[in-house]
Amino acid sequence: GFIAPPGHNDDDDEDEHKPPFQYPLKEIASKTTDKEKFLSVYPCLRDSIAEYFATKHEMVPEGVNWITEMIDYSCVGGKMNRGITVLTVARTLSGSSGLTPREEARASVVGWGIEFLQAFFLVADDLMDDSKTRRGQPCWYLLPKVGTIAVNDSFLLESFVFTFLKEHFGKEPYYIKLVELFLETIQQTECGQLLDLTSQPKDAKTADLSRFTIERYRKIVKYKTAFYSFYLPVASAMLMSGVTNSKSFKTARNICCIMGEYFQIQDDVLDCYGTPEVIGKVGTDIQDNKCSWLIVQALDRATPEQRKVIEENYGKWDDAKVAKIKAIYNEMGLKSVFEKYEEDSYAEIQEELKKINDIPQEVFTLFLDKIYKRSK
Ligand SMILES: CC(C)CCOP(=O)(O)OP(=O)(O)O
Repeated sequence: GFIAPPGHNDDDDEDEHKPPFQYPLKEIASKTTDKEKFLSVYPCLRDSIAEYFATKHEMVPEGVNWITEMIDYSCVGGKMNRGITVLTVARTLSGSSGLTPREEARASVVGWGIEFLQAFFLVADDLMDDSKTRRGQPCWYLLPKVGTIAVNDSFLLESFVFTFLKEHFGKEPYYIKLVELFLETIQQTECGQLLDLTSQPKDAKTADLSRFTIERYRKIVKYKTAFYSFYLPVASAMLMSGVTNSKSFKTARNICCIMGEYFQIQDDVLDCYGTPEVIGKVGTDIQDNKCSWLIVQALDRATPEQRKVIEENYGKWDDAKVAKIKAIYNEMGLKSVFEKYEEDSYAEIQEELKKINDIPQEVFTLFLDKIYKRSK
């Protein structure tokens, strides 16, 4: 007879008899906006993780409670642009037939996989950047009971993504491609984070400004932001909708990298000029010695005197020094430089979109309209 592989236990067979996941179909059908439909799926997904850990991994009650609290704290409260985009793009690609509530629910599950991925990245990113607030509350690692446990929590968040993919899409023909897309995107993002975190030597007495070039900046943002924030939602929806030709994926990748750079530049400007109550966080790029779009633009324009001030004051956790950097940014009028850039790049993206004929342009314009001239 069949010899079970080592480590196999009979419980795994019981999974087959587990009641199928109950999608909130009535809830979803009663909602009108994609955001509301997307949000309807969250509670049962979060409960399914808790139940999964309690049964499959024999997790003790306080462990289940920790996981549930950690998920609620770190996965909701953002704009959910990435997650909602999967639902919107899947509907756009479905053509006139539209999506059934079940298809909307399943597209939302992939979307929540990306929101859990976002939480995985942000929990770790805030710890590494020494950030104080995120989405209007203290960063998870700053809670007295958490600290560096946040590292394991970010790993757990990543693992939940693949639990969702297996539970809901394990039998789909595109399952392996979907998993490989997520794995490649995670690796790309981690490469971008590496570039971002090492753009300055940690122990430098003064900033080594020579590294703050537009070329390095563009590579950092393509890898740390564009792939997971733009390409992953679009490509996931394409896979679920049965798109297979590689040219379409290449087209999507190119335009998503352009939009991702635009989005990150907005984030860099908001980090300095955004209001903390609106963006939900207090910016730390200057203190963190980050290769921000603002410092790249400032160095492009700096007089020798301004360069000296930047050298002595950039990358320091000292309010007076941060103020000196912001004063230079204001002298240079970088906020209006950004506003002009925003107009130009919006026009450039529209031009690029006009060239696309193998994917409905709406796939990108719906996303672009969400982020254009955003204040958070
Ligand atoms: C800029 C990006 C890499 C990190 C923040 O992403 P975001 O503005 O989409 O954050 P939210 O998920 O909180 O909306």
